[in-house]
Amino acid sequence: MTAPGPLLARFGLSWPGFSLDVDLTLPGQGVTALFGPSGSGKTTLLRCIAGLERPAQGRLVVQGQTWQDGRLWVPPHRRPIGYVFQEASLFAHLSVLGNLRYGLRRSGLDGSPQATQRLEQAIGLLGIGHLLERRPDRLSGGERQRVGIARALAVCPRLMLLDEPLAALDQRRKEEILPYLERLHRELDIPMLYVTHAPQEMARLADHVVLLEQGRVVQSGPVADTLSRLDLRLGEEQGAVVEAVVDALDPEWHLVRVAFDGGQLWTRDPGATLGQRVRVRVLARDVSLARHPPGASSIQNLLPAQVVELAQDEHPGLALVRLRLGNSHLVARLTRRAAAELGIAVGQPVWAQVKSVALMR
Ligand SMILES: Nc1ncnc2c1ncn2[C@@H]1O[C@H](COP(=O)(O)OP(=O)(O)OP(=O)(O)O)[C@@H](O)[C@H]1O
Repeated sequence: MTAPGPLLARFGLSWPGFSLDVDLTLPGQGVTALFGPSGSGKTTLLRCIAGLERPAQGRLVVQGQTWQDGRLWVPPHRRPIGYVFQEASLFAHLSVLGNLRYGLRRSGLDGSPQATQRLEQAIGLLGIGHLLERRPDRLSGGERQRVGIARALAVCPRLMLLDEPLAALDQRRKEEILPYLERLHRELDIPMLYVTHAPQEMARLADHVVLLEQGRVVQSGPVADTLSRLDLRLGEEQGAVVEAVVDALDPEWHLVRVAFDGGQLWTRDPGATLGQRVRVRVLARDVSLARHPPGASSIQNLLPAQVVELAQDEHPGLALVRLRLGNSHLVARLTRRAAAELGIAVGQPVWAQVKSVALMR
């Protein structure tokens, strides 16, 4: 199978008080997160892609099909898109299955063998087989959202647009749905554009991240490059992700070691297998720095690194330090006084002590 072509999106749109001016080439597979402050244009960009806005200037190519270019314009109902919103607006008088079928009928797909197969697949992937006869008012918020995602998938989309799909849910419900989204990412080859304000969702799901500010693209790149930027202002959630492989197990102490380009880290074993590819998230608050390797220490994860950038954090007493380890980056947060006492400066070699590591997938 050939790799799907990239998604090309160029839009110029101007409203009083806001303009969108983007020229993006995005991966044709996996999850691309759209991240940026409120009002930066994330939803507007999704709406342009869905054809719900018609910018004066635009070009949009999805998996080799041109949906907009000059005078060419594919109307929204002809674009094979699955759109998931913050809240799934389901018809109260229809059962879950009725709602799913309604979505299919609207796109003219109901009854085709391909649609039946896709519907069954969507029901299986979202784990809603036992809910099909229920009315929406008898579902939890998380279940409703899973039905909304299944409805979007059932129409055989070439592209999924998800606009903060977990924002309306509490933390427990979010945790309940994230594994399903990870599963879609793993098992389907439909590219997803995913709007979120949550660094944790980005760290878990995204392969690529677009940072938007005032309708402009600040950065578009792999998730690891983006999350280690010091100007994201993520507070306690500031941190880096690193792609790694499980290279040792210590069953006696229930630990695993992961190796990445830049070092190795020990962490709790979530049930990993040797050779498994994982993503590791290291929060800035869990990384401290030393000029010399400490002597006897209980800290196991001690890695040589180089300081590549230094910035003041949101609080004037705190500093953020971007570190390079091989081809990977970590971020450390320490007090500005500690940074001054250590004489932290760009280019300097340091020792990074990593106190805690989370395996994401
Ligand atoms: N139809 C419209 N006409 C004029 N301005 C609009 C229209 N729709 C949105 N805007 C403005 O465009 C800007 C971008 O809005 P948009 O909803 O895309 O931002 P966002 O990044 O998705 O924000 P949030 O994170 O709060 O959802 C905002 O200033 C908004 O007020």
